[in-house]
Amino acid sequence: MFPDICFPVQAVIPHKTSWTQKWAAFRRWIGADRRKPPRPEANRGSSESQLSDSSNAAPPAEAQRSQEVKIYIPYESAELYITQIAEDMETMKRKHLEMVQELEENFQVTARENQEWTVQRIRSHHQNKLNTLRRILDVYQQKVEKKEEDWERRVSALTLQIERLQEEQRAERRRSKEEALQWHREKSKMLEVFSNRLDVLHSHQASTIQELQMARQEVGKVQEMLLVSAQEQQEAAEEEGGNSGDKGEQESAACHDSDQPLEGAKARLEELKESLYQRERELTELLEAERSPVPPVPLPPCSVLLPTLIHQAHTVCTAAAETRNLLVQMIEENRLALVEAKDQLDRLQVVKGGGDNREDETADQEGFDESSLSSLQETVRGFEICLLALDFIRSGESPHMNDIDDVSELEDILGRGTSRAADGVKSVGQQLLLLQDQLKQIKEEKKKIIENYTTERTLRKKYYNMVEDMKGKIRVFCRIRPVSRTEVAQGDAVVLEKLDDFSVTVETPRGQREFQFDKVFSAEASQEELFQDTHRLIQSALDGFNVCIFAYGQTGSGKTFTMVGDKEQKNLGVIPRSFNAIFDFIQENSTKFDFKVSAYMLELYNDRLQDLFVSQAGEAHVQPQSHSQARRVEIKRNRKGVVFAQGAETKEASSAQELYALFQQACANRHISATKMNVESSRSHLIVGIMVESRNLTNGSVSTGKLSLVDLAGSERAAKTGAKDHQLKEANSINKSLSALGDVISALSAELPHVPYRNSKLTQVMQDSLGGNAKTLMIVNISPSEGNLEETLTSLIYATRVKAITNNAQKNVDSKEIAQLKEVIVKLRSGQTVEEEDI
Ligand SMILES: Nc1ncnc2c1ncn2[C@@H]1O[C@H](COP(=O)(O)OP(=O)(O)OP(=O)(O)O)[C@@H](O)[C@H]1O
Repeated sequence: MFPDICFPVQAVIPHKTSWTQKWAAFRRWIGADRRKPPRPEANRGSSESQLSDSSNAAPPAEAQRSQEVKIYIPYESAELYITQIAEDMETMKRKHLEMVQELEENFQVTARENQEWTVQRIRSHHQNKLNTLRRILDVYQQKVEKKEEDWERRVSALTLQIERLQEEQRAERRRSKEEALQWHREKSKMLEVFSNRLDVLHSHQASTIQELQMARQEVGKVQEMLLVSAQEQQEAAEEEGGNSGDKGEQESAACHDSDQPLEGAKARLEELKESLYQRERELTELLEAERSPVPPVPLPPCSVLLPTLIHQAHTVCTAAAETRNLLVQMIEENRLALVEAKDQLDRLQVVKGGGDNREDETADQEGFDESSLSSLQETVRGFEICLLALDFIRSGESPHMNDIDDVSELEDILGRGTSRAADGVKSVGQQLLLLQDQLKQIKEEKKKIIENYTTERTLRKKYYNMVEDMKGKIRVFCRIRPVSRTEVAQGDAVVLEKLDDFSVTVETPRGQREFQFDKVFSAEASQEELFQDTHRLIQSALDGFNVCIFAYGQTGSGKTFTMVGDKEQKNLGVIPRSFNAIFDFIQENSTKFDFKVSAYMLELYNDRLQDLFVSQAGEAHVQPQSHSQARRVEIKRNRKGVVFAQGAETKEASSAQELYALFQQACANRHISATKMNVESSRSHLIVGIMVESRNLTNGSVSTGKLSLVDLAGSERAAKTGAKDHQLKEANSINKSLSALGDVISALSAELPHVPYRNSKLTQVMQDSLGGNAKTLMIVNISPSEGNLEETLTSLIYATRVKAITNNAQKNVDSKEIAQLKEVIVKLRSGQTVEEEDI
């Protein structure tokens, strides 16, 4: 009726067992089968095969077959079985589901454990790396500490040296000041005395020359008279050769008496002539010495020469006074002799007049004749002339000479006298030559001393600047602009002078003021010269330092000329020259480093930062872009304190030309307009930021340097510039920002605890350059003319304050690992995946 269902079962079901037993066996089998651990073979097959497989585990095939039983189950039983089986299957299913769930949970737990384990591994990997880095850092730290110690030692040695040098300098200054003062006093005293003496000498000289001329004439005349008288005497002697001896003796005695004063006068005249000649020569030499240039700089050695000269002048003056006395004495003696001679002559004439009657008698008695009378008359005349000449000599007047013969004779006599006077003059000349030699030597010595002093002073300033530089002081260059055409037209005086490479002096109404800087450039200094001293800083930026070069000064003082250059691009300024220098350096080091250069260019206009790569609205030559469209540029600082412009477009450049093209594009967007002070006045502060990233190809380290080039707008006075309306607003904004910059400079130089950087965007931009971690160079531009004196002084005072600010420049270098990790961070931030090998 019902087909029997045949179940191939295992031998575990005993033969001829009851249904309940069979069922129980079946159920046992099912339970046992399920609970039994699966054999390796069991993995492959189904439950059926498991059954057959289980039979494999039974005794050999023959025995097995004998044990196999065919069980025929009636339908009801089968149904029952099936129901039971279905239930069992359900149970199995439930159990399987539980198992699956259990497995899933296990899987999840394991996955979680796995994940944790992986994280742990990564963490430990990073920890290891971090430890390695720390160790490296420690090593670096130690090295840095050692270096720092070394530097500190050097700095302290240098500081000591500087202090010593400064002390020496101060002592030297004090000494030279005292010497200069003393010398000045001495000089003015001596000059006064000297000029008085010279005045006296001049007047003496004039009178002496006149006296000399007269003396020459008189001497001539006297000489003539003497000659005539000698001839007459000789003739008389010849004629009266036969006269008695007594009479002859008497006459010769009379003649001798009358000759005596003449000879005395002659001798005195000779003396006078000689002394006059001497005086004349001395005076001429003195005047020549006076005309020769006297060393202008008051130097102590000159004080030796001047007293000598004065002593000489004294000697000459004394000689002149003595001569004058001699002259007076001579005049007196001459007058006496003249009076005597006149008396004698009167007596002779009386005798002659009264003796006409008793001619022979008287003649015999008095020993008198016509010839002796005339000779006496000649003598008297000679004395009179001599007296007249001496009077002329004394009074300094010039006699009127109308007798040519007299003159020639006088010259004859003077010629003879000159040879005698020459010896005296010679000694004075020799002395003067000696003095001139000494003067020359002293001048050379003085020149050497000045040269040595200048060299030493320059070196001292140079070393001082080097030490200041090592200390991190901000470098300040001062550049004097040439006098402009307007200033020339106004007739403005020049009030600035470059003293040496490091000093500049300003003439103020309250006296001269001296300012010292790291370098002073005169109006003649070229752009090339200025850049040569700036070049080293550009190199620092490429080495990974934060560098800032900025120009400061009143409007029209030459900031844009210095930073950008002239309009014709014939004199390129610091900015374009820096571009060339950067790429030249890159080219030179391309085998050792891999460089990346990028730049942003901003202007701070009316207290608003504007990206110059983004065109401004309303300008014809560019694509207009509204302010809402333009991205907001904000000044931020990174963890190292380096300032960067967030929101500003940064463009990469691969050559100097490309960078310059970008710069020109930016400059075209800059605000510039004409004012009374400058036809092309910058109405904004220009900020050019150049980032240079260099990867060392040997060790993989990466350094990032930033070069900030800033052309500030100039401070201006509305009255001077004639600013109105929007220009006035611009000027106010410029002055406000510069005043904030001034406050920052003052606070930093006075080392105040609070520095008001946040008062202006300009000071925020310059925060890392002033008192920050940058190597900074300030170029203070000044006008040389008197009309700008006030502004020039203000600029110089600020620049001096800036010199006192200390920065702490640090190199931005990351080791290879840190650079890699930074790259990973950048990638993660931008949502990129990070590979294992990236770490
Ligand atoms: N060293 C120099 N040699 C020759 N010309 C100079 C020099 N310095 C400045 N000038 C000239 O002086 C004028 C004013 O200079 P510049 O425009 O650079 O001044 P500024 O300080 O930038 O002024 P502002 O602040 O108003 O922009 C220009 O015509 C410039 O060519």
